Amino acid sequence: MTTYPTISAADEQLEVPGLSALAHDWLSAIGEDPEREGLQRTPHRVAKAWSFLTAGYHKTLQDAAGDAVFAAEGSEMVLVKDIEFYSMCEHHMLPFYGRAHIAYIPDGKILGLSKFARIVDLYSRRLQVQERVTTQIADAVEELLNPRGVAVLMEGVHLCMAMRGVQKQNSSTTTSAMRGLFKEDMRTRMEFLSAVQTTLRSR
Ligand SMILES: Nc1nc2c(ncn2[C@@H]2O[C@H](COP(=O)(O)OP(=O)(O)OP(=O)(O)O)[C@@H](O)[C@H]2O)c(=O)[nH]1
Ligand SMILES: [Zn+2]
Repeated sequence: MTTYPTISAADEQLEVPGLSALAHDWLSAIGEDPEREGLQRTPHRVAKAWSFLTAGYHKTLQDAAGDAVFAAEGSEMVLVKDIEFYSMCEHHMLPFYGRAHIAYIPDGKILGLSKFARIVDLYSRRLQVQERVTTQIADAVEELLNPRGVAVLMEGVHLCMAMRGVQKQNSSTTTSAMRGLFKEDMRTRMEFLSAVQTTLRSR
């Protein structure tokens, strides 16, 4: 299968092999006529859409970070807030989506800012639970930068809880991973949480 180094619209030019036939059967199973005009190309669209939604399986952390790890002085917190994410829950294969906030305290190395968004996409574009995406992002930042601390906070809305099941439209889920100084030092953790809260309140 062709792979693209970063997740982009190009991932939708591919089809997940075999998925279009399955989507055709799926349409029949729910009582639809896969041959009716509006649905004729749907199996191919589904196969392409899922190529994009699961593109993270075919990328590595190195693909996401590229060569954007730089040497730098300074040991103040760097915070990239409000990175939107879209993922698919592994229990129902329905979307969950929201925002990720990532902070770290450098120890000689910094990362190009856009790469945090690429790391979020790398782990979101898979079947996931929110807790695991959060941990994987924190692990990735640790692996790339070996910083003095990493904090990741994610807020997500799960459609499997909104459009089916318990049908709670207004609930959201917050998950976090705190490492190094963010785990050990209360002031550092509070600095991160209050910076993130400021954004939440202003929404
Ligand atoms: N911890 C966690 N749970 C999730 C996530 N996404 C979905 N779930 C939950 O996974 C659980 C699956 O529970 P099951 O009882 O096996 O499935 P179900 O009968 O469809 O459950 P209901 O959603 O309660 O109808 C549900 O409680 C979902 O809310 C996630 O990212 N993290
Ligand atoms: Zn679910």
